[in-house]
Amino acid sequence: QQPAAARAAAVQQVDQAFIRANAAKTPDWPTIGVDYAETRYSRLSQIDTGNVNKLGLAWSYNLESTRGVEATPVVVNGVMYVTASWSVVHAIDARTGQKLWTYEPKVDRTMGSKGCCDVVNRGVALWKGKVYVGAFDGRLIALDAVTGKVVWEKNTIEGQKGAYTSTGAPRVFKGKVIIGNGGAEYGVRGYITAYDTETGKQIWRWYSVPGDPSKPFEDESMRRAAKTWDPSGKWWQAGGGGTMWDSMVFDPQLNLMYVGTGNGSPWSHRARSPKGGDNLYLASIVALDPDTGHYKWHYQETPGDNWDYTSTQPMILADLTIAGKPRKVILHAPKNGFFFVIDRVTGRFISAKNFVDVNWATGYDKNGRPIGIASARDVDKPNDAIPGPNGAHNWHPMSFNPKTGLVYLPAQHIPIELKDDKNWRFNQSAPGQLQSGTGWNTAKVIPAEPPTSKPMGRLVAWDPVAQKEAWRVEHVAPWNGGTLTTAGNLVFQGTADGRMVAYNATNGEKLWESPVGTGVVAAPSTYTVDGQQYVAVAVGWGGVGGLADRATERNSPGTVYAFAVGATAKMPAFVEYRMGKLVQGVPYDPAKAQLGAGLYLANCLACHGVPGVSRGGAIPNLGYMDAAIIRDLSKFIFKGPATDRGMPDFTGKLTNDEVEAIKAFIQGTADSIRPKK
Ligand SMILES: O=C(O)c1cc(C(=O)O)c2c(n1)C(=O)C(=O)c1cc(C(=O)O)[nH]c1-2
Ligand SMILES: [Ca+2]
Repeated sequence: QQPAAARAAAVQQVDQAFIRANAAKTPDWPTIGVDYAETRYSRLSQIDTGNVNKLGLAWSYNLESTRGVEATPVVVNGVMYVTASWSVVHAIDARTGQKLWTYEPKVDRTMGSKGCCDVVNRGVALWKGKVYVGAFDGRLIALDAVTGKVVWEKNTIEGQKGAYTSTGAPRVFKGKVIIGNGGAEYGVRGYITAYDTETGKQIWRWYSVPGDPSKPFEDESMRRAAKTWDPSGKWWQAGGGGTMWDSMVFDPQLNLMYVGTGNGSPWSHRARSPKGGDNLYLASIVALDPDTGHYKWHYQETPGDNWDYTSTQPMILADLTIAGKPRKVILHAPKNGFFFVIDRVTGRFISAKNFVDVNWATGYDKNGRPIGIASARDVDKPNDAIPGPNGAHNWHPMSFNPKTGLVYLPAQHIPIELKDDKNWRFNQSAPGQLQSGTGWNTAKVIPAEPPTSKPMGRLVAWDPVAQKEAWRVEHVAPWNGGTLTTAGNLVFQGTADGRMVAYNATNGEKLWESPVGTGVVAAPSTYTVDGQQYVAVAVGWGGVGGLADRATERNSPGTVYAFAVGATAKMPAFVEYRMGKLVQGVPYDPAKAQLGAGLYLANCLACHGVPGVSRGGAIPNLGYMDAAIIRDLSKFIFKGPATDRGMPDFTGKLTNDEVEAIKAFIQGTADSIRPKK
């Protein structure tokens, strides 16, 4: 066995030639999606349909985190690099699970409420001896792969206005490390930036939406985009959105990189751009020159986004035969519920088909324009959008197996009712306006009507050529993990209800499962070391769909599990979820409950869920807290003990009377749902 430092030093070799050579046999998992095409297809076949039922635990590793874990473990030459919540990086011996080093970027915990969707991180990039992480506070940090020491760091949001965060894995294309950011729920303008891998010096930046049109445009792509926005909406005040917070892929032959852009800011199309317009380049796939950041082409999947339909979802590059012709394509299943096949040379639309029920469009015409359903844009009526803003598919990576020709896709529906808020003003908190008290700018309110659609979570095997489902597995809840597929004809997926599962890639037959101590959201990866194949997954319940609810009674800390055939390590002791009784006996004034409801929706809902109805996830439900905590709620809301765990401090934002109203809503709701004796 090599010393750990020698193993870590192998990262010295990771460059473009290494990544492309690895793709031929995939012994290592050197980039977040295993190769530049991000297929998440491993050619390893030691574990196959015949022996997968003999998988046992090789080792587990405690990430010591209590919030969402979304990173895919990256592995080179027996060293695994993985991130936990709050962007903490861990280097682990991939054969034994021994810690090599950890790096805590010390993100200020008050940043917690500057991100919409939990303090998550989707993993690292490796390049020539360095490990790159995008910290939640927007710093891009280069670490020495052997020691974990900082080589350089760069504040990627310096000079920008608004709530920016980084949650995605950086990518390295051609010696440049590239990172975008999140923030389009708050009111920001999306951009991505490329930095020199050695020095951190900025090389290029591309904005995805135009700025104030009275100022010069950064480039021709912005001049053209501005024509698709109505200036009377003054979109630049709320930034316009289009944040690129996750997917980037690269085709070295075409010398093109592709990035998925985010939703409009605010969400309401009417508020952003009152006379309509497509609002380029929101909800699009954009091809850029990786050397210069110059725009090459775009395809917009959701023109005039009105539902938080981001196109940041993981893309896959594949070479398919379609109608008898070989085509270089991008496979994509964005939030909007359609599966897209796009020509990646030209950006031309090939086909789109809905992979779940949708109620905003009936399909796409031959030019790639959606055929809209008017009711989904009715600004006077509440709308139960299907898919909802959490997407028919979110960031949970899908995988593509060239042998079966199928894409393995975590599909879902999470219901929420929304209505346009005609009284919305930028950066004004108002009762009922979704999370406006914590800085959201969606221009949507939550109306009294509850949604009628039902939550759903399923694993879909999708044939991208035929554009149809090959098989599916229904899960008990939405918000299941990303997928991995292998030459052993397997698909691996973790589930919201706390299992790691292997399926036959051809027909979806379940072949193996293991409990993993809490709900899984991240995608697994696989690698060999000392001739042995391992499948590893980083587990930790959270992300936006895991904050307020859950599908398991277990709540173990963030943990990496590595499985191998015949391995017999002992599972760590699982931790049970601690949920109190429905809160009872807090004195309150029922006349204040209605105001309290509006304030609750504006300040508490996204993290804590509906009191007594949601059951709590990575963050506890206020309907199941100790009565003493609710009685003294102001102690928790104003500079409370949870601020060092990421809870916002509402000092100066809520009055004591308003806190009384929120208490009335919490206790009133609990009393109204308590079963009558
Ligand atoms: O608009 C944005 O800038 C933005 C950023 C992020 C993020 O950075 O995590 C998410 C979203 N939007 C979003 O819409 C969403 O559903 C979402 C889920 C998650 C997650 O990690 O679970 N992040 C994000
Ligand atoms: Ca968003």
